[in-house]
Amino acid sequence: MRLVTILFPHLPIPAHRRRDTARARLCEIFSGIVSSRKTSYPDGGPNDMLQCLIDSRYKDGRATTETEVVGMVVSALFAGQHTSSSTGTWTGARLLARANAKHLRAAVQEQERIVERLGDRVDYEVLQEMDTLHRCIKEVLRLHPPAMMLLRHARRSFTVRTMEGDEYQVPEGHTVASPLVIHNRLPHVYKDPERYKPDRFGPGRGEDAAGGAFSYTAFGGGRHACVGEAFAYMQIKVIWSHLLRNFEMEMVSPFPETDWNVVMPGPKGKVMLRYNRRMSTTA
Ligand code: HEM
Repeated sequence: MRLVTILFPHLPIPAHRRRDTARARLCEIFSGIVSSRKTSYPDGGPNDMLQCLIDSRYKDGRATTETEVVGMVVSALFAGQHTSSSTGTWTGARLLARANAKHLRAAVQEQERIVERLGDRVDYEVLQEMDTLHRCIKEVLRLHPPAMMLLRHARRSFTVRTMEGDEYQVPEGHTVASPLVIHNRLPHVYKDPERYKPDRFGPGRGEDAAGGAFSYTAFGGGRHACVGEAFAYMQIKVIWSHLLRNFEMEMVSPFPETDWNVVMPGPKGKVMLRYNRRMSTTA
């Protein structure tokens, strides 16, 4: 999706036509799955997310409709797919950039220590041990948040007061845009904010915690904060722990620019690596 999509979601441009055709096809596929689930298991199917959505009831007791279930499955798919793939790529680009050699070394050494202690398995428990890699990903998300803006509809008018004491009135019915790309780089919260420094989240530092509740919003915040945060970290750690354990890698393309023309700004162009299998294969 293009940047213009945020402001004019129905502008008649080729990208929107392709989006609408793809969504219609996806809805056809998912509707088929939902109705075959309902027919095959009239008394409740397997214990999974799809079944939870089918069985859910609103406060007034009304059941979810097929269109609503399909809509939620489509949103879950899109909420989790581009966000995670773009973060996985940026993690590689940041860790393999020459300027960040010490962070790459720290992440590899952490894997070596974990393998020595727990063997070469990667499961839920082992993933919780990867603090260094976790901070490397968290810092990637601070600098390259896939969702660059949080949008909210003001149901009531309210007043915002800035740090300098200026006041702004937000009228009822207006849309409030909160740009992550700016507030994840505020210099009074993050020291040297343009630099990739995973240690800023380390023990005794916690710059985001010191900055207040909404200083780090790569996963949003409040009632609609990302439900997939823990899963997202896990899947990116699974991928990168495997790569760090098994390959020596070097980025041979320049550090990528950001593609600001799309709704989720990923790296522009290709990120090219040279790699060799590590001699002491661990996984
Ligand atoms: C690096 C990966 C991810 C990032 C950066 C991310 C970011 C976000 C952000 C910023 C929001 C809040 C949007 C808003 O307030 O308007 C959000 C919401 C959401 N995310 Fe994620 N997300 C990621 C991965 C995932 C995954 C893997 C899933 C599902 C498995 C997921 C499911 C959702 C859902 C369902 C919501 C909507 C929650 C609600 O409205 O109550 N996300 N995500």
